[in-house]
Amino acid sequence: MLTHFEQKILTREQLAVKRPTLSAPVVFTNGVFDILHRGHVSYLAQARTLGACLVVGVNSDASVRLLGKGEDRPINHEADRMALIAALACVDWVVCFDEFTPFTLVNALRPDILVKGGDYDMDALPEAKLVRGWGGQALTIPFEFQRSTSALLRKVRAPSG
Ligand SMILES: Nc1ncnc2c1ncn2[C@@H]1O[C@H](COP(=O)(O)OP(=O)(O)OP(=O)(O)O)[C@@H](O)[C@H]1O
Ligand SMILES: O=P(O)(O)O[C@@H]1O[C@H]([C@H](O)CO)[C@@H](O)[C@H](O)[C@@H]1O
Repeated sequence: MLTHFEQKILTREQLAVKRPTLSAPVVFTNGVFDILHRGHVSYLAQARTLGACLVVGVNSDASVRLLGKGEDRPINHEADRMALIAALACVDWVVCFDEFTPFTLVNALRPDILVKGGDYDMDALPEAKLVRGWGGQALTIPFEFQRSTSALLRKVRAPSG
């Protein structure tokens, strides 16, 4: 039996079936979310307030390995990363994607609003141009808390003493 939050995790096919029933405006964001931190949860909570439902695309382990974050990344496997994102009250649906970018997923979902954190320039992202092409918005949410998974890893790996 799946817990309530595990039921938020959908395959791409299940998400496509559900799409017509999603409350608008649909907000979409994506990321690796390898070690969840305050910056992540703060930005996801703010993203949710921009619309009526929040869908989060989580990179598969194979796609993380394409991103050059480090040979040992991801630390947490995709099933665990998706479960933690799904457990957040501000997140409505979670879906995995296996490509270098979420472009194909965004094209299939057709969200009204695409969001990333303030470390991105939306004008440089092809998926932002795509969403703006059908009249949607592509926005960044400025960092409120300077945190990162890579910084956390450096901290725990720093020699003590
Ligand atoms: N401190 C933060 N505040 C707000 N949003 C953030 C913050 N860190 C990351 N994000 C956003 O969260 C999403 C996932 O980011 P990501 O998994 O790359 O986090 P990260 O901690 O920077 O990881 P890494 O250090 O591995 O690159 C992205 O959309 C990113 O813009
Ligand atoms: O967690 P990250 O590194 O912010 O996630 C990446 O974001 C990329 C961004 O959306 C630009 O397209 C994306 O391409 C990549 O697959 C990761 O999701």
